[in-house]
Amino acid sequence: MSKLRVAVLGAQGRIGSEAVRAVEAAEDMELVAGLGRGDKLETLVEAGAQVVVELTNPGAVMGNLDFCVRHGIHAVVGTTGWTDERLAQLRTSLAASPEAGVLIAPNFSIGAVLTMRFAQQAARFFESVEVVELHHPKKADAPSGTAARTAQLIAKAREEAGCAPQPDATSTALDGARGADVDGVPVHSVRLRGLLAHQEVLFGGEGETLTIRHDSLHHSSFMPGILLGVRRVVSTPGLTVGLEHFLDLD
Ligand SMILES: NC(=O)C1=CN([C@@H]2O[C@H](COP(=O)(O)OP(=O)(O)OC[C@H]3O[C@@H](n4cnc5c(N)ncnc54)[C@H](OP(=O)(O)O)[C@@H]3O)[C@@H](O)[C@H]2O)C=CC1
Ligand SMILES: O=C(O)C1=N[C@H](C(=O)O)C[C@H](O)C1
Repeated sequence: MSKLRVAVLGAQGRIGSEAVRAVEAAEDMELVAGLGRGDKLETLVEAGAQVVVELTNPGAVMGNLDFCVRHGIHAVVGTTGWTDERLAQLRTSLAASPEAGVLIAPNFSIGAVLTMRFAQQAARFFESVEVVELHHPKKADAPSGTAARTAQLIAKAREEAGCAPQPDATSTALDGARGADVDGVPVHSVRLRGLLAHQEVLFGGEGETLTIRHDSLHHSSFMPGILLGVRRVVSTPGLTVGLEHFLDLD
């Protein structure tokens, strides 16, 4: 069987360099290009890339994906900073290249995906919920893409269950003291030397709390998800948001 021809964008970055090694080590894949800032995207076409793994930054990702989709190159995207407007823009460009597939995964680690799923399941049973995400201090965006997605999923589950707004008597607060409001769920961001990527979802009800915590201790935690995404995206045209769609969780 021929190997999947894979390129990595952001190949010198923290996660990109790990992804380069993971693709090189995968028996069913061939790394055909590893591009960094300033490299020409035409190299992807010249190298015959079938799938691009996009691990750059929120300022670069839209242009990179536009190029890939226009050239019929599938993409597995870990880069964060997604908004409804950006997703709509991507759907529009995909509509013009219906054969291309794009996976956007706020988090590639299996534990983080399960955290989101468990939080979604727990959401309707508790009055209160807050999300705390903790990352290395070189992270550019806050809150993390994972935390934003977790909060959105929780808010949707609560809305579908007809939950009342959370109790919170705060009447005066310093800016930021109650975190960012993501669809009604407070999200708190910690940046601390020594950490990589961590998240706690705190639920509270009458006389009890439930904490769901996940820790990525090394970038290797993201690699099985990236490789799975590469294998599945080639036969999944259109936009897929969330690795859970490739994990057969239901
Ligand atoms: N979904 C997930 O599971 C994960 C997602 N991430 C996300 O991945 C992204 C990258 O994270 P991280 O590796 O820590 O960041 P880094 O800053 O370490 O890496 C990003 C790399 O991309 C390069 N780059 C910038 N612009 C371009 C461009 N236009 N084309 C090609 N390369 C470019 C940067 O070069 P230069 O240094 O010159 O700017 C840098 O080498 C972030 O959005 C992060 O949140 C991270 C971990 C897991
Ligand atoms: O920048 C990071 O490091 C990470 N970014 C992603 C996010 O914003 O959720 C995934 C993971 O948390 C690591």
